Amino acid sequence: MNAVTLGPTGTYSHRAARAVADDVSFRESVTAIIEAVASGDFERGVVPIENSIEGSVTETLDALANYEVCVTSEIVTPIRHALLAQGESFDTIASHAQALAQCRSYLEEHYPDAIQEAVASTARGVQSARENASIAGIGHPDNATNGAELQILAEDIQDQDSNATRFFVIAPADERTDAGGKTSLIVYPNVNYPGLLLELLEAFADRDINLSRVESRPSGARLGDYLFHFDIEAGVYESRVQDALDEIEELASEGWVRNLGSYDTKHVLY
Ligand SMILES: O=C(O)C(=O)C[C@]1(C(=O)O)C=C[C@@H](O)C=C1
Repeated sequence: MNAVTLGPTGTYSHRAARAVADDVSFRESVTAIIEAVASGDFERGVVPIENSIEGSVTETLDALANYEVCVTSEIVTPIRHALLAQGESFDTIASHAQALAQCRSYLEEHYPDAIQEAVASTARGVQSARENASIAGIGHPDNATNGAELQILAEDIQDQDSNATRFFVIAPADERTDAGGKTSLIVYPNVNYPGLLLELLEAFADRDINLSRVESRPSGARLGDYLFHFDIEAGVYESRVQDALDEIEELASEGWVRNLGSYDTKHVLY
């Protein structure tokens, strides 16, 4: 099995991807990963979807709405960040925006004057630290020895010990399956009236289907026009989910519904 994920080597996405594929390739953005899987260049893609501190990875939500892919499983993994540098004499801290945000309190307390630089991934920030003594990176501590050695100046610097990220394992859309304990849907109703969201939610509530995530994202077409992302704790193989889907398709008859498929959860420790 081959897979594509966020690079370079040593990102958290890479660590998650190793749980599903032996042969892992890299791209520099989530959108490029989803596009590469949709076009059939890779069997699987691994993309971050949600973090326990910072919430949704909005680039992933938007790319899932724009490309034809399905979700075959989700991976939940703890995220424990370290501060890595050549020494103490740095003035810039480079990492993925999610990682900088997950360490906000630590950085404010210990490095209030440092410049924070958001880069494409945690491993990209660590690479800059390796090349430049004035830069520190935030990433998994194993990155310290991934190439020329760096010092681990601090470990476990995330604001909550329970910090965890959820990744989607994606595949080309024709591999979508109805089997699994969770299902993800994206709904674009393309209409706007009082109670529309309530009606969408009632399609699930009336059938005793539990939601584990609901998110609205701008459609991009005009201000106030939204797509809704739903994760439910049930599989499409269940008749109650098929009935809910029928009702939602009816409510979104002026727009569209994307069923990303049903899947199970894998917890990966490393
Ligand atoms: O930069 C990385 O290492 C990634 O894999 C990306 C990412 C993310 O986008 O959320 C993944 C897990 C962590 O939450 C921090 C960053």
